[in-house]
Amino acid sequence: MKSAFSLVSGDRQEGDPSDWDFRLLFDRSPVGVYVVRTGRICYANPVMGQLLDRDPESIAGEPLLSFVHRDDRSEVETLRRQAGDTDPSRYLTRLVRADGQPATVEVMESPLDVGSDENNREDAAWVGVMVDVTAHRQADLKIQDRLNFEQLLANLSAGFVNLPCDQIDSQIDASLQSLVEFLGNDRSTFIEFGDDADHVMVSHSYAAAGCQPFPIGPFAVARLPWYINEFRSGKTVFLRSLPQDLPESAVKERAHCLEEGIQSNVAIPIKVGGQRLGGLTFAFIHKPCDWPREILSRLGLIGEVFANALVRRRNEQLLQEALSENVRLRRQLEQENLYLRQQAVVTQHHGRIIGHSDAITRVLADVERVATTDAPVLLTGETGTGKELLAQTIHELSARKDRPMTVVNCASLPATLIESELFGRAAGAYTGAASAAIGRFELADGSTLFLDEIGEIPLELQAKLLRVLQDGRFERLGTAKTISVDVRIIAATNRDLEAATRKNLFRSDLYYRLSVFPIHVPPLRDRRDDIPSLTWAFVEAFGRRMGKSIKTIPRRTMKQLQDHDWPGNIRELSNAIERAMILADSDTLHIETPTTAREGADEQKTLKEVEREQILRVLEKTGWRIRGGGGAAERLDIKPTTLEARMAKLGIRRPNQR
Ligand SMILES: Nc1ncnc2c1ncn2[C@@H]1O[C@H](COP(=O)(O)OP(=O)(O)OP(=O)(O)O)[C@@H](O)[C@H]1O
Repeated sequence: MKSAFSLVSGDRQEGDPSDWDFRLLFDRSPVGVYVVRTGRICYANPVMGQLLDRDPESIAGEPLLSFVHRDDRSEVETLRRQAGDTDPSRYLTRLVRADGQPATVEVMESPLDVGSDENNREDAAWVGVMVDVTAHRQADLKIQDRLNFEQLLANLSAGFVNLPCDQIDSQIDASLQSLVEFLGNDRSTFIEFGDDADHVMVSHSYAAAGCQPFPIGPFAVARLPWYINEFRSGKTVFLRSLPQDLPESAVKERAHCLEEGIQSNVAIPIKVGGQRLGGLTFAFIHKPCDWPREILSRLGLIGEVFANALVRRRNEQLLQEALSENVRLRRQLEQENLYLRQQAVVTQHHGRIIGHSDAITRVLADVERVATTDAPVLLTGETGTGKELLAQTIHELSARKDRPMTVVNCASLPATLIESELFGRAAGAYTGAASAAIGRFELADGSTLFLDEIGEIPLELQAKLLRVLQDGRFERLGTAKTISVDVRIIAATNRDLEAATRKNLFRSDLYYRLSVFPIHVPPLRDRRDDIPSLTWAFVEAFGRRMGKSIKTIPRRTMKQLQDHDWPGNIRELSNAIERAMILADSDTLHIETPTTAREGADEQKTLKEVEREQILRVLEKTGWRIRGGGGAAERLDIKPTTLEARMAKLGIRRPNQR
């Protein structure tokens, strides 16, 4: 076989390079070959012509640089200047073909002659070789692009590592923006599916300039039913050219694309833990989508990163809610504990107070609350309801408990004596006061003074009482020396003191001072639930005292006790039980309520017995108050002194009289 050279010049000796037709060699070269002198092409082989998409003859005489891409020209010139006299230079540059397409070429140039002027290479000559590397270059760029994309995804993912929950939203927004900027689409939106079949939740959306972001919030599936159901069912939606790629049935989607000018749309469903949680959508408005399909799975991955972050936030919220519920329950438990402890203290300190009705429980709660303060307390309520017992309880729960509470019954003292009783006296202060005596206020110094029946205190003494209440100072009767005491006052009354202030029977300033913390003790008829436990407590107490053991109280009896109104309240109940216990001759106790006890029995009684019972009954009702309006004397329509005389004669004495 003959070589190309022998074909062209058959008479020459084959294999003798000095005889070869070098021009033909260049013309047949598979790479572009050219010679440049004074910057202009003086020879270009046919491949050069192909590279430039021009006839090689036509480019002779043209400046080579005029075919180089405008942006690359200065770089090429610099390279040329820097090239040595003999060293070949090698570089990549872009040519602009006649068809307008750029072609990336790899160039190797060597100087042929340096020209006339060493410092100015204007007329130097070069021989160059060019190879079209456009395809390689594009492949390289693609790889680089892909690498950049992967780098972006890695960076975006890294941004979610250990991200505090309150920054997740802003991080997703920023990530959507980065994706739009990198991928060149116009809008990226994150949609959560949720449990509502009719709505999805648009949680994040970023739109490039000139495009509307998707409105954040619930979005009705009915507005884009085909599209949403498609990717909600787990399918990737890849609509390169809209509206053509839409199926016939996607009527609303078609209208939507036309209205918004959407050219392409991609929706990628996202699963977390096997559950379809939502999806990422990408809209193209300014140009159609040119993404390769492989990109979709990578975008799905970043979507999962968003979704995982949202799931983490949701779990953290649930955890927070559970924690705050725990804290709430713990607080409640602590409160209940505190309450139970307080209740235990109450029971321990005043086990004598019996009753679990709501009414008495509320009273005890007030007692608890006020006990530890030094505030005056006004206990109001009918006779026999337990006001004194509660006063004692308040005292025992206070810091003053180590000293006994001093009790004064203002109704039982004659008006003439009450001042000296309360404030003390100097010797000879009044007729019969032979020696000096300290009063109850001094006695109660550092402790509590219980002023029972405070409504009976004479008006003229009320100012003096007010002064002690205000500053703890007073003078003994018959002296000018002021005495200071630290006394906590608890007062009680079964009268309507407020009404008394209106009738000017009680000083209103004293009333307001006393009623800083009023506690109303309800009558027994308003807490009938307490009657069985009170009954049994009294039965046991009297039984112990009398050496009797009662095992049964007939149901009918207990019902009668609960139905009775007990005008004398607990004291009356206690008396009724005491009477029944005296009469009891078996271990079953029959208690007759005061009315039934009287029925049929009265006619067998002597006048003395009837008188005694009537006085006792009235005394019980008035709380053993003899004097004053509503007192026993007034009710029986006799003078207090007469009543006292009758009581003495009939041997009537107040039970547990101090
Ligand atoms: N809740 C109670 N539990 C047990 N006993 C009670 C209770 N309340 C009152 N009592 C008893 O009933 C009787 C009358 O109570 P107390 O003297 O405290 O009533 P009071 O309201 O001060 O009456 P008065 O207004 O007539 O002075 C006392 O023997 C007292 O121990």
